[in-house]
Amino acid sequence: MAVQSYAGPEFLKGHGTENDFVVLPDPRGELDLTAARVRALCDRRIGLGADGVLRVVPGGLLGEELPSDVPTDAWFMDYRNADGSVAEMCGNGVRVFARYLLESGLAASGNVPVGTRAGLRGVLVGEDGRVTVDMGGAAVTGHSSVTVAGYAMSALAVDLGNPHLVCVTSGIGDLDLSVQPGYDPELFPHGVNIELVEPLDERELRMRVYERGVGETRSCGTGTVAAAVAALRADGGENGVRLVHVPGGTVEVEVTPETTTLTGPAELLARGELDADWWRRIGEPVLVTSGTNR
Ligand SMILES: N[C@@H](CCC[C@H](N)C(=O)O)C(=O)O
Repeated sequence: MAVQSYAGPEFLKGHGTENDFVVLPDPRGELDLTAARVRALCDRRIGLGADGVLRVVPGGLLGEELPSDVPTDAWFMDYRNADGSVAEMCGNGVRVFARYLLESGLAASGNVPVGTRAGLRGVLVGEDGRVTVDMGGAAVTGHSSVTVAGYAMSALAVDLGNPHLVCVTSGIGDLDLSVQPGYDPELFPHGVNIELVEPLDERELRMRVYERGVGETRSCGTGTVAAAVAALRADGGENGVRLVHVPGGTVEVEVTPETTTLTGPAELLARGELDADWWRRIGEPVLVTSGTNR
């Protein structure tokens, strides 16, 4: 019987309101994180299971890819969706990421700067354990529509570094999000995250989300900010605070003229070592008769 060696890359598992992630520390930028490896890690049967992967890499190793406002000495969140695609930003992920930096001694308490493809984000881990991230300004980029189970709804396009289409409607619990909702691919050639939002009163709303590159998830941080922006507009305002209830919990979103903030829990629950042989095998090209093999 083969003896397991482990001794592969270190990993941690964490989540923010049940939007869950595999964290991969990569202090020397040595991990070859192919789309196939991301898909295997996120697979809930053959892998660890997650909505996405957060590779922790020094900003200085990104070279020309590093956004201009991210200092080379900041840690960079290299975010991947469960299908292996790359995304610009992840509001729940960045809060889990900052908690990892603090707990592993890679950052001091206070405002933790985190580099993302959408730019620099400041994250504050509170004494109560709740984590707040300054998400930057939300840009309302237009109007479009979304079709869920044959039912067309108007939607507000909101950009948080990554794209969102938000439908403010009622009865969201009854809508089928098991398949990709329809949207205009000409407006969103790289895909879009879709939020269904139901205001409960003037301070609280409920949200479900179909994430680009993942499917329906139990929470999406950037999505909750987009949802709050759309709900505020539906109420005739632009600024304010909203509690957003998602299937995985509750977060608080504040929208001001200058910026937006997202506050909620972020937890790390496991740390371990991947099996080196498994890591090597899932990185190997799969033999196919046509098309790409990754
Ligand atoms: N879950 C995230 C968003 C992750 C990226 C998204 N699926 C995309 O492709 O833009 C969040 O908490 O914001």
